[in-house]
Amino acid sequence: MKKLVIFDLDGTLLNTIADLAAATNHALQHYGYPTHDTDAYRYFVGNGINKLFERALPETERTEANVLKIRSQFIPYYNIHNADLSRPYPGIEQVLHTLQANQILIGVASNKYQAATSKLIAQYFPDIQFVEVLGQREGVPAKPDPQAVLEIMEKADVSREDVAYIGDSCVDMETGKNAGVTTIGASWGFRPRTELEAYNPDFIADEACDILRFLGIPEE
Ligand SMILES: O=C(O)COP(=O)(O)O
Repeated sequence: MKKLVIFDLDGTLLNTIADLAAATNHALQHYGYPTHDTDAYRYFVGNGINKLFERALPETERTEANVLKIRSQFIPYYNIHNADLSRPYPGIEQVLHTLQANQILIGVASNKYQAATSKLIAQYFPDIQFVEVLGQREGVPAKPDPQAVLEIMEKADVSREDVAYIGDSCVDMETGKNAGVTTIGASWGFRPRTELEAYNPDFIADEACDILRFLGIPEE
């Protein structure tokens, strides 16, 4: 049985797409740029917020200065509105509780900036003791670099073969592979199942409880 299970946040634990879309659209609108339907954001999210802004800006406007402008409007808005419409995916809380009840350590490795990652995890999963919750931090390479996953493994003092990493995008499938751990795709997230299949993860979960079945943990 695995000793540590590490989760991605956006699109895996929480459906955050509507709040991310609203905050980015708010910032785009502030500068007179066109906005996007919520669904389009599924493909903009995944590599951190600066990449999200770059993708959301019109092609000819994708400069570093414009990304920083959008960021300056996004952050104060998202800090207040990051939990208006965001919700855990069905069955996720139960899965976390079952892992915890089985003494399996739980971690989070997200490309969402650290402050928002910590806040959302504390707000939505107050009963879960995470071994480590890592978001994107200044000077630390973002996923698919495996650093966050490796840091959590080190903190938990477990080796690769005892770890599973779960995420909903190609970035996550690469991250798990780069870290050399068992990699699970979550097909309920922002990206289609075919995107996950292309990376040949060890398993694709179509609903949260599939994770427990694959890991051989009895459901409560
Ligand atoms: O903020 C992002 O770009 C993605 O965050 P995630 O790594 O939790 O999916």
